[in-house]
Amino acid sequence: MQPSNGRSGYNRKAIDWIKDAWHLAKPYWTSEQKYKAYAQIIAVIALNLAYVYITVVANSWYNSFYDALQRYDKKLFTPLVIKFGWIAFFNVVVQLISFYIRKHLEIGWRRWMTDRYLNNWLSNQAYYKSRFTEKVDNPDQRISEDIGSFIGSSLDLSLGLLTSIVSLFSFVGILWHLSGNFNFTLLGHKLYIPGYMVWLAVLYAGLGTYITFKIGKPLIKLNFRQQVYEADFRFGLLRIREYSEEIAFYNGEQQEKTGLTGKFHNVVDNFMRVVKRTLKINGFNFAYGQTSVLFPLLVNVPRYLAKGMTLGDLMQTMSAFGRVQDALSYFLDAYGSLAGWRAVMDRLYGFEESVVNATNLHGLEKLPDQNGLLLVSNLSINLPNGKNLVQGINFKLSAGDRLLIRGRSGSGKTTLLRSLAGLWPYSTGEIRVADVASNELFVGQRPYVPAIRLREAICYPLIENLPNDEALKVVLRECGIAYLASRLDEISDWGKILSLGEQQRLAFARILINAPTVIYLDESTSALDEEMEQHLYQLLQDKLPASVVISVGHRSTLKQWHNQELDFNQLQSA
Ligand SMILES: Nc1ncnc2c1ncn2[C@@H]1O[C@H](COP(=O)(O)OP(=O)(O)OP(=O)(O)O)[C@@H](O)[C@H]1O
Repeated sequence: MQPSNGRSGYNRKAIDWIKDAWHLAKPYWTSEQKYKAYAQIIAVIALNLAYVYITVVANSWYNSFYDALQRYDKKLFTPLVIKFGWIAFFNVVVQLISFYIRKHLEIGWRRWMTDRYLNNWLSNQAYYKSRFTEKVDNPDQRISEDIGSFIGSSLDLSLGLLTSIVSLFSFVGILWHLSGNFNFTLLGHKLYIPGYMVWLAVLYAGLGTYITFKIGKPLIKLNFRQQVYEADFRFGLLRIREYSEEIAFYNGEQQEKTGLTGKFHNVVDNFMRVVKRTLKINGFNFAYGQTSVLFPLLVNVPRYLAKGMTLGDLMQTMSAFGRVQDALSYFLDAYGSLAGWRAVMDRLYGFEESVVNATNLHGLEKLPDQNGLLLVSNLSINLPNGKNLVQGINFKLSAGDRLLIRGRSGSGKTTLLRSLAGLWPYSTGEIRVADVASNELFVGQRPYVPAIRLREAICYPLIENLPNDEALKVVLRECGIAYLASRLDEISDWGKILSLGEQQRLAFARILINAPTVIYLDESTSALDEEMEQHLYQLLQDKLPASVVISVGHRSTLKQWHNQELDFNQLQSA
């Protein structure tokens, strides 16, 4: 079973971690970009192998250099220094090219994956319907940060593993060759252990990894929790920014501070646990690291002093031992990254699951019909928990008809509009329209005014063929906001700057520009005086006489602008 909602993956088996990673990575590596991606990864792998080869050459250079020193061989000094220069040069070149190609691979992969996530999230209104499925916190963070972290960590860990394995095999060979046999007598029998330095390195690294694993195991869980607490805290801060004015009006700072302090307390508390645990691991690792320099020296110095090996052999053995030890300690070093990698995978999983489930939720499908512009028969609206809200809704609207929906608060008026717009997955009945692809526009009590250039915000969601300045000015004047004409090219957070009444007038300008066939107005004039309300409804009648208008509102003055009425107080629930 896949981890659900990003909270349970860290106790899965190692093989499942790889399967989970492949599940997330597969769409890119089998996409139309796969050839480019494979070429890049092959190049990076080849360069990593070249890097290991360079370290092998450098390792044998040590032998030659220290042997030359031991023999006071002046002639060899200059060629050996030049050779070292070449080794260093190739090392730098290989690493720089590898870095460059790898970054290209990373950004190409991230671009593709982000595009896919955005498409899935924004199509079929999954971004909206995910409110009905499991709650996924911070989808923005999942798209903006987690994809990049997943790609970076996957490449780091897999290339690190590959380099460690290749390095291990290369240096085990060298170490085996250098270490010779370890001869000893046991119970009168002469025995020997071939390549004893290799066995010592395996034993040494195995023991080190085992102890680190034992001390560090809780760290995976702690790091995972750290990410969750940090995300909770960030989400809390984000909400304050979003609702700053409402909080300020309520003087709700104390309440908010208490909530945020609680969340931050979790961050600090867990952080200290991470620090204490890391202290233990680091304490061991430092001691272990220091001994790993001394250990091969202590083992080999007796043989060197007995003239059983040259100074070059001794230095090369020490360096090879270090390399073998490094490679074997791969998991020891990758410990912290593994925890982060798992957490990121779980968050992406949770996001993918939620998007799939949301995409599978469908509103009522609209059927074609030439009998009117909009026909609703026997519509019944339920809540997500299955409880019926209202049933038996019937009406027929032809071009130019205007329907007023009234009823007490919470009776389901807005939810009817959601059902008509295909956003509510819990309705039954039949909706028929003259043209399935007809153009609809929904205007809520607080119209959505994006933080973009004002002219685009007014015309939203129109993106092509925007009216010219003159046409825009006329519409703004007609809607009573002529003074905004001078700010058409300004980019601001209009939703926070404009008053609610200004935003509602802007929404009417938007209707005139988009000229939809069906217009939904959900208490869209609630912040305006009756005079302005009359003026705007008159404007709709004059400019868009053929459009169907469906209004939700409590004011009795609205009645005169509608020729049909649906009273929710007269309807029953099951
Ligand atoms: N996502 C949701 N999950 C559960 N219940 C919901 C959801 N959205 C709306 N409801 C419930 O559906 C009921 C009808 O809500 P709706 O917004 O349609 O009422 P309304 O008639 O438009 O109210 P008002 O006149 O106050 O705007 C309410 O009880 C509301 O709590």
